[in-house]
Order: sequence, then C-alpha cells, then structure tokens
Amino acid sequence: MSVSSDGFTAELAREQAYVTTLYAKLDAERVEAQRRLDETLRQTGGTPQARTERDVATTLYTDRLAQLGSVEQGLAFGRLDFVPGNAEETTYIGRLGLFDEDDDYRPLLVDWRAPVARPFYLATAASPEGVRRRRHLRSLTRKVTGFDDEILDLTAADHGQDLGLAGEAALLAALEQRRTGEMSDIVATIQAEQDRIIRAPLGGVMVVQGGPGTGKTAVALHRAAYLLYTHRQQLTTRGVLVVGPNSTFLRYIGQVLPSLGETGVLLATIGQLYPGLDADGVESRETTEVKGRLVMAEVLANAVRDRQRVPEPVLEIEYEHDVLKLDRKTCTDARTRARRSRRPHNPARRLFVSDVLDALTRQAARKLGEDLLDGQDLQDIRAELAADEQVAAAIDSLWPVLTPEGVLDDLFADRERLASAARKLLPAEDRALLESGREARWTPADVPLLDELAELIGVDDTEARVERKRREREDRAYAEGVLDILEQDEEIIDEELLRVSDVLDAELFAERQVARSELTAAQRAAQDRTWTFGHVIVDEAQELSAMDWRLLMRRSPNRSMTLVGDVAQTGAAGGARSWGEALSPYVADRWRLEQLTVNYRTPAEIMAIAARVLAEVDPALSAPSSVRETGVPPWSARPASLAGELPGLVARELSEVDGGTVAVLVPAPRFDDVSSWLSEHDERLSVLTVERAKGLEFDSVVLVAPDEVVAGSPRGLNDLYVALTRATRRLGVVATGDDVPALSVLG
Ligand SMILES: Nc1ncnc2c1ncn2[C@@H]1O[C@H](COP(=O)(O)OP(=O)(O)OP(=O)(O)O)[C@@H](O)[C@H]1O
Repeated sequence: MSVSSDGFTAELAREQAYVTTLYAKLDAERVEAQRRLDETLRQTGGTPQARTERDVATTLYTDRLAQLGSVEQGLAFGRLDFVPGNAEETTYIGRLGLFDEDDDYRPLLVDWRAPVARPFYLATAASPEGVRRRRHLRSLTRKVTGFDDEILDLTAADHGQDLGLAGEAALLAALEQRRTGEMSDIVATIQAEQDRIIRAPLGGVMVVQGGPGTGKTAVALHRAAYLLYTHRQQLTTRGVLVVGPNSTFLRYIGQVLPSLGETGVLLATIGQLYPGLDADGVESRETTEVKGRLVMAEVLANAVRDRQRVPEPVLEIEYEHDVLKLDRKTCTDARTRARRSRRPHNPARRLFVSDVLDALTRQAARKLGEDLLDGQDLQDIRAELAADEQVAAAIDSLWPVLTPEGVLDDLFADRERLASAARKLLPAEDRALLESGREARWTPADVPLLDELAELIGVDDTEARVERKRREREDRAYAEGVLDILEQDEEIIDEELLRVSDVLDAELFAERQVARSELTAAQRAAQDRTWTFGHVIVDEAQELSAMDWRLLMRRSPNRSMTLVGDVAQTGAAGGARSWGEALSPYVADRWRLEQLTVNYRTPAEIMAIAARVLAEVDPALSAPSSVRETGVPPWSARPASLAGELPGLVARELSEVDGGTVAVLVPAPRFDDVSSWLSEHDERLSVLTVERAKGLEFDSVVLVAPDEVVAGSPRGLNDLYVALTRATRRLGVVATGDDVPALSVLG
C-alpha cells in the first residue's frame, strides 16, 4: 500500500463517509420494508383477492426484512477502481445490492454474487480485467477501521505470487482470527480457485477434491448462496439440499448461509433424510460397512419378495359355515400378475387381492349354485368376501401391507428371514453383524435401507393423487388471481422485493406461492421422502456408502450436484477410495473434477507432520500447501499418568489460545474417561472422537494416543491425518503406547 499517513487518514474518512451512506440506505430500506409489512398486517377481512394480496405481501416483506437484517456486519467489504474508460470507475462490493432509485437505479453497492463483482475475486496483476486497484475494507460494526490496497499492474505482480492469492493481507487477517466454534463466511476473501467453483454452472455433477483446510466446506456453502442468487426461480421451488456428516458439523456450519441472507436451504445428515426420523443410533464400524454395501439393495428386494407368499399347498378359510380353499396355483398366478405389474409391493397388492377375491367369489358361487346367480349377486358376494375378517387375514398372510420400518426390523430380528434374503449375497459372519447390530435406535446407516424399502414397498396413493390434483387446480386459480393483482399494483412490483421478473406464468407462480405462503421449499422437502431437489451439495462426500449414494441420487434425478471431499480423509470402511468408483453407477464418467490446492487452515509447521502421515496413506498423494506459518512447532508429551497430566496440558493450551477453542481428540474407547477428567473446563473446550471432529477446526488440538487412532480401524492412518489437520494454530500429541513412525520427528 502506498498511501502516506495523512493521505491514509483522509482516504479512510472518505471510505467512512461512503459506507455511512450505505448504512443509511440500508436503514431506510429496513424502515420501508417494516412499514409495508405493518401496513399489510393491519389490514383484515376483505375479498378473497385482498386476502391473497396480503399473503403474498406479508411473505415478501418478511423475507426482505430477514435479508436486510443479515447483512449488518461487513455490509461493504470491497472496492474496485477500474482503469479510466470503463463504464464504471468505482464499484463497491458487499453482502447485498443497494441502488439509488433517484438516480436511475444506479448501483451503490453490488452484491458479491453479481457478475460485475467477479473481478474482485479473479483479477490479478497479470490479468487485471480492467481493474486498476482492488481495495479490501476492514470494519468493526459500522466503523471502517482500515483498508488494504492492491495495485494490479505488472510491477506489483510478485505480490502473493507463489500461491496466486488475491487480497493477501485481508486473507491473512481473516485466517489469524480466533475460532469461535462456528464457521464464518468468506465473502470478502474468496480466492480465485475457489471462485471458479462457487460460480460454476448449475447443471451436472461437479466433484471438488481438496486436501484438509482448502475451503471445501466454505466453497460448498458459498456455492449454495451463489446458485440461489443466480438461479432463484428454479431453486426456490425445488430447494437446495446440503448434506453434512453429523449434527455437530451441521451446527458448526449452520450460521453461514443465514449470514449470507439465505434461509431456503435444507441442511441435513444422511440420518435425517427419512422424514420422521433423526437416526443417530450408534453401531460398530463393521456393521455400518455391511449396511452400506450395494448388495443390500438386493437383500432388501429379496426381503420384500419373501413377504409375498403362496399357500403350501392350500389355505382354508372359514366362510359362512363353509370352507373356501385357496390353492397354490391360484395364488401363484395372482402373485405373478401383481409382480409383473412392476408396481411396488403395497400398490401391487390391489392386483393380488383382486385376483384372489375373484377366485374366492367363483368358489362361493359354485357352492351356492352358480346358475342361480346374476352379475349383481356375484358382486355382492365379492363385496362380502372383501369385508370378511377371515378372508382379510388369509390375504394378509399371503401379501401383507408392509412398512419400511416393519420389514427392516423383522429382517434384522429374525435369523431365518435374513438368511433367506441374504444367503447368496452376504456370508454368515456379515449376516451375524446385521443381527447383532439391531439397536433400539435407528442408525444413520439404516436410513438408506429404509429409503430403499420405501421405494420397494411404495404407498397405495390413489386417493392422495386425486387430492393432489384438486389442490393443484386450486393453486393455479390462486396464482392467476395474484398475477392479476400484480399487474394492477405498482407498489408491489418492486423488483428487489419481489423478484417478480422471474415469474413467468401462473403455473410456475402457483408452485412458488405454495412455497412462500405455507412453508419454504426446504421445510416441505424435510417432510417429504420423495422430494427432489434443484441442487444437492454433499460435504465430506468421501464418507458416503454405496447405499447412501443411491438415496442421494433419488433426491437428485436431474443430477445437479456439487460433491466436496477428500479421498485421503476417508474414515468410513464403506467410504470412497476413488470418486470414479463411487459415482460411476449413477453418472458413468459424466462428472467433472475441480481441485483445491491451498490449505487456509493448518499452518506449515503442522502440515509438515501431516504430510508425512499422508505419504504413508498413499505416497502418490500430496498435501495442500499451507498459506501461512505461525512459528510455533507442534509439541509432544508422554505422561506417566494420562489422567494426572492431561488436564494440565489442556489448561496450558486454553491459556495459550487466549479465548480461542481447544479440542482434545481421542480414540473412541477413551472418550468417556477423557471426558470425565476434563469435565470442569469451559465451553471453549471440546472432547471429540476423530470421527466427530471431521470437517471441524480449533485453534489448538491435543491428540491423545495416536497409535490407538491408527490401530482403531482399517483406515486408521486416514483418521490420524484428519486429526492432525484440525488445528489452526497449535498442535500437541500426547502418546501413551507405541510410537507412530510418521510422528517420530516430534521427539
Ligand atoms: N478464501 C478464504 N478466506 C478466508 N478464510 C478461508 C478461505 N478459504 C478457506 N478459509 C478458511 O479456512 C478454513 C478451512 O476451510 P474449510 O473448513 O472450508 O476447509 P475444508 O477443505 O472443508 O477442510 P476439511 O477437509 O479439513 O474439513 C476455514 O476456517 C475457512 O473459513
């Protein structure tokens, strides 16, 4: 930066003045949105048309207020000065767009997602894109506290050249911040390789492979915000799903999208993707692995077929002081017809029942003397048979109405059933894992099995379909009414408020209004197993099993997906070894790979150790380059008594990070002991298994018993790699048993 001290002060004052006008504008917009909302809420009664208008307006103003409320911190964070001759000489970049209505809607502040903001992230001295100077504004509440400039000419081209960083000073300042336990957004300092991924086209499957700390999670969330901004019409109706590995992780990332003004995203773990369940039961890794195998789809299909039985050889049913007989041939024919319909089990049941009732009716008629009966009599007999309890029980024993939960429960609880469904597909020891693995609670690995069963079993939704059609007609009529109103009411057609430009016709608008007036797409999606999303984003995607992928692909039939992960961090026994292997059953080779190469989290001193572990995982893999050094080498200790000394070591870390966060990472069997020794410490301290720490970060990490982490699973070295790369500033390793060769440099 080449501004003299006086010049700097004057420039800072000018920036403050501008930013103050932006906040004034923001305040005015808030007041106006609140006024409109209050006015709308005050109105009562009126015609159906007036009520419709109020519904629409209430949702619009409420959304707008939430959006205006979310941008208070760091409203404007950047400024671009273009070389003379450009249409705009100066553009301010911020968290949302603000315009001057009195000056032909001149942009006062450009949303970071708008195309014109792009050079802020991409321009370099070598390729300046018309930018002369990029300025990062620093602020605290509404006060501008400083700025950093980059002059984009080739004489300054060596600045941040090695890693190609944009806005290096602002970036490093952001990275030096103490961690709070919640992830922050990175809008002010998105780097070029990240920006390309965030703004990649909506369609298709994109895999983002990157080592630890390369910003995969940050990029995935900013991509969600970008896509919602750029393809709002498509994505507001279908919603965006973000899948994360566990609820701790979802809590960690939960504030990022709201802070970017986006609330229409469903964040969920795989365990939450079966409506009505929050499957968080615990089971052994081995059991999880078996449940995740692709053959489970076949096992479940067999389990459902096994419930479609035929009598051996005859089923006798008492009816009206007589006995009717259902023979094997009749039932086999009925079963074949029902199966050939290719309908799921429950809807196909109608066909089976109908054929069986026909057969029983014929039999009953014969007994009564067929010749004496006319068509009406036969119908009456059939209706009586259908209502008869004994007949119903007989049919149920052959083709019962099933539920996914019931089938899975029965399958795992009954050795015979499991053997019948899985004998050729799973060896006895794997079947034993499934039997013993049945816990009181559903586990995350049960969810894709339940979902698969729901597909196989289906629901007989003839009545629901009629009801849906009726509602669609109503929605359409409602939307036509709204469009009439919009044409008449100038005040509501405020583009920023309504984004009405993308309302194309009544049908589309009907869909959107159902979302707006009742629940958001994300809320509706959470309640509907068959919901398909406009875009699906998966974080830590390397952990997904083959069965998890099947479930997610059902939620994304258009295959518009962003999958972020790192195959070197795979801990799950059934997780991905390569992206091609995981994806090929669904998209063959029609997916594109993007890579992230710079580690923003872990300092070089710690990465040097982690890289040695990675080389043992696979010598062909290389660790991402760290963006910074701290000058603090990792430490190690080998206490005589872990219980006696660990609390002291942890207390020292808490004071070293001065208000920051500390995690003690432990092998799962030590979790309870270590937690009890450290129970008196404060909320900045977390004790976690490595599995739970995936995706998280802390100012300081204390890793206990690394040898047990390595020995604890077939992918133990991957787990060690994950554990070592959670720290943003300090790392300590507390050994208790065997030496781990890759850590020998620690002494
Ligand atoms: N451009 C950036 N500007 C500021 N901070 C960044 C940037 N990119 C990443 N970070 C920060 O670096 C840290 C690591 O990012 P993130 O958690 O997204 O990485 P990751 O690739 O998902 O890591 P892992 O695979 O280890 O979970 C976070 O604190 C994130 O905010």
